[in-house]
Amino acid sequence: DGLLTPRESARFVAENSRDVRVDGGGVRRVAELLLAAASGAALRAAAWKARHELHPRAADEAAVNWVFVTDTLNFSFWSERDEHGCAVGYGGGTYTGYWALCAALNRALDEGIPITSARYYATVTLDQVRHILRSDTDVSMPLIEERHRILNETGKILLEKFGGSFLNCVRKSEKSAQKLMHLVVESFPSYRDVTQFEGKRISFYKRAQILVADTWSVLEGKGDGCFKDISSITMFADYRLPQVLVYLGALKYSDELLKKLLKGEMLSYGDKQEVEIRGCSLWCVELIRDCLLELIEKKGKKSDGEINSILLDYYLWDYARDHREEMKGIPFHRTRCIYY
Ligand SMILES: Nc1nc2c(c(CN[C@H]3C=C[C@H](O)[C@@H]3O)cn2[C@@H]2O[C@H](COP(=O)(O)O)[C@@H](O)[C@H]2O)c(=O)[nH]1
Repeated sequence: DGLLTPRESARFVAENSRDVRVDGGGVRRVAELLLAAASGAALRAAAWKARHELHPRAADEAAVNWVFVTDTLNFSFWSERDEHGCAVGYGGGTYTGYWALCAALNRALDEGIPITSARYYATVTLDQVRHILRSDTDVSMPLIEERHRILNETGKILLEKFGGSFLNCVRKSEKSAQKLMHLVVESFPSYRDVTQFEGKRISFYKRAQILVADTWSVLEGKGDGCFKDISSITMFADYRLPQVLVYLGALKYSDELLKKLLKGEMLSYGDKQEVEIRGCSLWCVELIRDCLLELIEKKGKKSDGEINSILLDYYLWDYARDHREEMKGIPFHRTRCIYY
């Protein structure tokens, strides 16, 4: 039906973009930064668990269903005033953004609320969702009503089509990441991250791709999670990766766009400039991966395990978290939507 894949979409956007461009020198510098990490533990699937205490330790059905409900809600955590947003205290730590979601879900499970069970969230009420996702500050997690609607919708479909467990959906994909991604977007409407650009229908599928990636990670790339085509998954076009790619000099914004973002102006989902930011970021990470693989080849550095766009994305996202202060001067684009 003429819908471009995320990679094709990104290439098309990058070739026709006006306010955002990929910087070749910056791409190379980021590849060199990653080369150092490539031989270490950071650029490996095991980091998904090793580095993040809120992610499940296990690699079982419960862990897969934890990933599914988390990635179903994995969108739009940014707050109007960046330094004052939703925060969740859990296990002695205080978490914000994506981690606030993980902390809230783990807190619910500790309170005996079966939030990872489709039977529960298919009919969970708005008040119950407000309680589960409650913030320790006076700023709630954004789009609570949308999150409630999506939980009910997604839970009902998981019960009807997949016996209430995302593991059944994974098994239907016959160990193909692409099949799983398409099964998810066909089955669950809230994952359909598709839009238009210059007359073409394009897809970024950010939440569907991170869901496949996190399923691969939580299953440690083994058994049901041994996707033979996992390297076909691209980076996830969210609002943090563009920010870190600009900070590292691999992506450049026009003066007009930068001025707009510095003023905190919102962009709507599907706006030309919003699509250019997401598409060029995705394409930028593809080029960084190609450059890194070239450097590894040239320097004869053995990287155990495959380097793919998922691992580069995870690394760059974590890098953005660790360099929040240094990145303060670089704006992230503000789009309020359920897709990323
Ligand atoms: N591209 C990309 N986007 C990601 C993630 C993650 C969480 N992944 C963790 C799991 C394994 C990895 O090691 C990561 O540590 C969340 N997001 C998106 O970011 C935004 C939240 O940002 P902030 O407001 O700062 O929390 C929001 O759109 C959310 O959907 C990622 O990995 N890549």
